[in-house]
Amino acid sequence: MEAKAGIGRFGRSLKVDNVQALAKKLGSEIPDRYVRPERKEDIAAGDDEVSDESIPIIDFGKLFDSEYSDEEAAKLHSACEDWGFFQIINHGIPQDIISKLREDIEEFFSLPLEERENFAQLPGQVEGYGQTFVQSEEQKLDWGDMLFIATLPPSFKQLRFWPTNPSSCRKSIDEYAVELKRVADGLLQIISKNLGDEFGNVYEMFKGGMQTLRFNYYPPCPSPEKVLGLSPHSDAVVLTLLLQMNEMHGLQIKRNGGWLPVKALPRAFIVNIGDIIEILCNGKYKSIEHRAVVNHEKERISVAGFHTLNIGDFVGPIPEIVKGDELLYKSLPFEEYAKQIFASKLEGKSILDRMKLDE
Ligand SMILES: O=C(O)CCC(=O)C(=O)O
Ligand SMILES: [Fe+2]
Repeated sequence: MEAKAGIGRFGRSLKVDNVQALAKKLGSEIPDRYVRPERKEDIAAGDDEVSDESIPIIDFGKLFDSEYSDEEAAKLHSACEDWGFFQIINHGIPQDIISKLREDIEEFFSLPLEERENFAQLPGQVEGYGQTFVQSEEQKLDWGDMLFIATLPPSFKQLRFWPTNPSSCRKSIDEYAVELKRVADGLLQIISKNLGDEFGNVYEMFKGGMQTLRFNYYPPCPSPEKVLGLSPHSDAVVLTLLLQMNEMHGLQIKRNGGWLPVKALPRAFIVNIGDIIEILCNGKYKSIEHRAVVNHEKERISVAGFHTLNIGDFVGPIPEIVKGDELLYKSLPFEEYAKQIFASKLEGKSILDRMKLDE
């Protein structure tokens, strides 16, 4: 058997129907596997609109401008502590790189299914066009398709899953990936400072870490209130930078027991603290559960940029940060930890719960 390259070694997901194709031929009836009973409870509780709060906004440029850096770093610290989610503006990624990526990805998703399927996931792998977290034939399904690829370090790339149509797509993804990594590294540098000197080592590990991109395509749905575009989950990585590709909102974060909608600012990134930061700092910052809902008007496209550690690293609380505090999480080699992610369905903070010491 062919040895699994890149992140293929971490797991697999079962093949399921393409939701975009399904949505096209569907009448008003939603197949049972997509109907989520928990959505009824949401709506009954009225918590689709918990409040008009909005997540903090951080100016990335100011974090590196000596005149403002202390003040902005303090703002970032509060955002990480009180929210776990924030938007960044002034990130310095050239607008043409973002626009080109958007154009190419929109074009890819508008190709006929047979063409998109040239980049389909292979049995026993997690990369490619398909789904990432389907582990059983009974599991409820999300109202969306994914193109999931490893982008950095370059040795992890499996180009067979990178679209060649439109012809500029691979270049657009590459350019975006490198720029995004620069911003992620910058953020982690300040987050590390905020958490204390002991975190310096984490920043060094993170710089050599992996980046994967997930392009989420949520087709319009005749009964959006019955389905979920993406099940509630926290991100099992260090840091996620999400770009909403069009004007359709749909991200919601768990806050005060309800779901708070996030309105992406034009040209901003939505950033969230991943499970690995929560583990490394022994719970000082927490990853936050979030999900995506869909609408009946128009497709929604988002690209999540996941930034994490690398093979050979360890995921576990940093002793100098724990000091005399109670140790909350186990330590595992990164590879073992990553295998757990891809052997699970997306479900709340389930990966992190398994890392807790009291269970
Ligand atoms: O599409 C969104 O807004 C959320 C995507 C997300 O949470 C993810 O891909 O992990
Ligand atoms: Fe997520």
